[in-house]
Parts: sequence; C-alpha cells; structure tokens
Amino acid sequence: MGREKPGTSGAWTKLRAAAALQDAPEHPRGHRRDRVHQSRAREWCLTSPPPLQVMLVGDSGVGKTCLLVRFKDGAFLAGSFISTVGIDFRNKVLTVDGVKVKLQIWDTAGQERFRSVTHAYYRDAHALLLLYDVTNKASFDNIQAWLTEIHEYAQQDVVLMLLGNKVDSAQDRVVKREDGEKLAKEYGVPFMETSAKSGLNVELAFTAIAKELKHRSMKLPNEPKFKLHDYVKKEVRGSGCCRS
Ligand SMILES: Nc1nc2c(ncn2[C@@H]2O[C@H](COP(=O)(O)OP(=O)(O)OP(=O)(O)O)[C@@H](O)[C@H]2O)c(=O)[nH]1
Repeated sequence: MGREKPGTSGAWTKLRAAAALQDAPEHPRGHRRDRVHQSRAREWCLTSPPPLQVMLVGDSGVGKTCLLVRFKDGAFLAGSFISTVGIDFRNKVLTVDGVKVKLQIWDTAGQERFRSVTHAYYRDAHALLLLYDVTNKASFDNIQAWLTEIHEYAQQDVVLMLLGNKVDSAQDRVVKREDGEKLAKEYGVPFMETSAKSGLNVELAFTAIAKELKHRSMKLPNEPKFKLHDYVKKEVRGSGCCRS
C-alpha cells in the first residue's frame, strides 16, 4: 500500500471484497467460500450502502486495537503487546435510532514508520477517534502533532473525538481527566475517557460517532439537529464506574 488514492488501488479493492465476504450473511451450511455464498456477497455488496469509515489514530500502544476488539467482540486483548503493521479494519453494524448503520473501522499503526500508509487513508475517513493513554504522558503531549496531521490530511468536516484510554489503570495514571477535557475544549472536540480493558465508554464512543454520521447522512427535514458535544456530555460517565 502506498499513497495511491484509496478506492482505486488494487489493495483497497481487495480489502473491500474481503470486507463484503466477512460481513455477508453466512451460508446455511457454513461454506464461506463456495460459489453461492460469493454471489450472495457480491449482491449484498451492490445493494447495501457503502459503510461509514471510522479511523482509530494515536501513538503506538495507546490501545487502538484493543478498543476495536472490545467494541467488535466484547473482549480484551491482554498479554504481550503486538504492534499493528500498516493498517487493518473490522466492520460492525449498529442500530441507531432504529436505523442500521454500518461502520468500517480502520485500525492504524501508531508507529512512526507506518505514518505514510495512514496518511493515504485519512481522506476517506468520515470520523476519527484520536486516542492517548492516560498512563503515558508522551502520548498525550503528541495529541497536538496528531491534530496537525489530521488537519493536513483529513476532510475538513471529519467527525473527530478525543479519547483518553486505559483509565482502569488508576495507579499508573499521569494525565488527569481535567487535562484531557481542557485540551479537547481548546480544539473544540468532544472528549471522553475509556478503558478497552473494563469496557468503560467504549460502546458509547462508537455509538456517538455513528449517531452523528447517521444524522449527517440522512438529514431528515423535521428531525432536530443532533449535537454530538451535548450527547457525549450527557451520556458520559465517570471513570469510577463501569459502563460498557
Ligand atoms: N490496562 C489497560 N491496558 C490496555 C488498554 N488498552 C490497551 N491496553 C494494553 O496496551 C497495550 C497496547 O495495546 P494496543 O491496542 O495493541 O495498542 P495500539 O494503539 O493498537 O498500538 P499500535 O498497534 O502499535 O499502534 C497492550 O498490551 C494492551 O493489552 C486498557 O484500556 N487498559
């Protein structure tokens, strides 16, 4: 994968096809790769709306992969840390206010050496979840650099949210919640603290994004405008509790 325009490269097309197969309805006998199943997947791909693209960004080790796995599978990847190589994605369908919203969530590598790969994907992102680790001050200090990068590569109207992850590690915390709130306010982005380990606010972060994207894409005339900031403020719960 290089700097080719997403959507036109061979790699991208392959990933889209793989995503369709992965999410298409399972064949009754479970033969995932047989012809019937493949044609159903193709049909499904043509008839369903394109997924809304959400990207996870932030320093290496802040918990992007774990957050995605928690959201997708409800599990926590404990144990030794394996860094993401390049970029990976998972699909998840959410029901938002009675409407099915399909999210394609891109898990990017936080390591500097993969930065050029990530840059190529920003343009297609409808939403970005920018993470830092509350037990790692450097990851918080780097948020400004991430925001500069987002400003340079992402769409101007991209939905952005700041997440302070790993709040379950209270004893190792070095970034106060107020500091996260202050930074988010400075940049005008919604903010919440999360834990991929306990599940705190994980579902909420993705649901809030899905709601905003759904309201933007449907624009129903009589529907009141959805206010992401207000929704997050209202719904977010303290890290002392255990929302999942
Ligand atoms: N305590 C705690 N540990 C976490 C949490 N989220 C992730 N971790 C741990 O942090 C380490 C890094 O997590 P990853 O999800 O792989 O980090 P990443 O941001 O995807 O890293 P890159 O792929 O290198 O960009 C792993 O050892 C995880 O088990 C969390 O919410 N709480």
